[in-house]
Amino acid sequence: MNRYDSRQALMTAMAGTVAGQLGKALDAQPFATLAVPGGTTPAPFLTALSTAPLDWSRVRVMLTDERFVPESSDRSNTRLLRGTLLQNAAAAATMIPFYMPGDTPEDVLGELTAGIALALPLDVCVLGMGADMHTASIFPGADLLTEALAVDAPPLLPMRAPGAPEPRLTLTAPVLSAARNLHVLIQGEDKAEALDHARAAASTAEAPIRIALDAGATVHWAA
Ligand SMILES: O=C1O[C@H](COP(=O)(O)O)[C@@H](O)[C@H](O)[C@H]1O
Repeated sequence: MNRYDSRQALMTAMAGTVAGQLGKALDAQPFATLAVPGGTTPAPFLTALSTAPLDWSRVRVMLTDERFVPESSDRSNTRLLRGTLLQNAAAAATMIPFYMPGDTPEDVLGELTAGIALALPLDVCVLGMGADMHTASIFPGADLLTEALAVDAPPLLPMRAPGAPEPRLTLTAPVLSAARNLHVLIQGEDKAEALDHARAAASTAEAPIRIALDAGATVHWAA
């Protein structure tokens, strides 16, 4: 685990690491795809990354997961992304939609999946983790947990879980594991403890963050 002296140092270093990996991808190929988490942790990292001197017009940005709420909701990860990463130099990036209006996630699953599938594989993926060891929106006890962990899972699945107040849409294990550069961005003692629990967990179903750990992700943490 990479430990940083402060949360600010963590966020600044993460932005530099991700920008460097995107730059390398852009040197080798016409487009690069970045996936980033939502939630309460990544805003300073995303804001710092927005000023990186990259050819952002060749970068596709998507979320790792989204709550099924409109962008007007302060629980919208899409809203977070627009207010942090998709400004400054990074305003030129292409955002791959993770939300469309509908009565249920199933109503828009096909259309969203088509857009996401075109942008895969992920060149750089940054994951968050909840204190319950969920990552993206793959929660312990979720209704489609087994399906999301399957090696032949579709790229995107709807997800409902006891710990999640609204339905979700999430990238699945095979997409996350196949990322060319995979990171976990966490802060706080509770997350360090959760990570220790995950490492000792009997199964990925019990601790979905094991998707990333077992795929060799680099964990970045500050107290
Ligand atoms: O609900 C979510 O939770 C996780 C962790 O979020 P945090 O607030 O504890 O940082 C996040 O990675 C995920 O993208 C988000 O939808």
